[in-house]
Amino acid sequence: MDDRSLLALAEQAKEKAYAPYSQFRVGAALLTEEGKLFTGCNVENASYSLTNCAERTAVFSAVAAGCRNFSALAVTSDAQTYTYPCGACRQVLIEFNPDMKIIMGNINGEFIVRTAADLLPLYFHGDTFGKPEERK
Ligand SMILES: O=c1ccn([C@H]2C[C@H](O)[C@@H](CO)O2)c(=O)[nH]1
Ligand SMILES: [Zn+2]
Repeated sequence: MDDRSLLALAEQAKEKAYAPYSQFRVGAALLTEEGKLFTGCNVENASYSLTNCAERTAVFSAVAAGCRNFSALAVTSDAQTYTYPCGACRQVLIEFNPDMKIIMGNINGEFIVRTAADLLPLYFHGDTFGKPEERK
């Protein structure tokens, strides 16, 4: 699947956004190495901090379906500028594949592409703390 097609799925997913507080809709589409597709939208809450971003909605949906090998994620929003994943989403994405492509679109359908590692250098990962029994 090419970048433009994945971004089109993210644009469709954006239509499902539940964003009554910010009125800022975000959509994401995630492609796995096996060719499976998962989408997500932002889901806000009256208790604002409980909001889940579109990117994490897509990732959690994939993981819940048993898929963890991600090759690309497209994200777009109502913004004129490119939609850059927040820090929390970058951390969640990089856990699964630092080399995955992140396609970031704007409301005009333009986009730029980077890797997860480009977006989050020097990231925290499991090897940093290792196994509890080896830490004594
Ligand atoms: O990468 C991002 C950044 C923000 N949001 C959502 C969270 C909130 O609902 C709204 C405004 O921050 O946008 C996302 O879904 N993804
Ligand atoms: Zn986020």
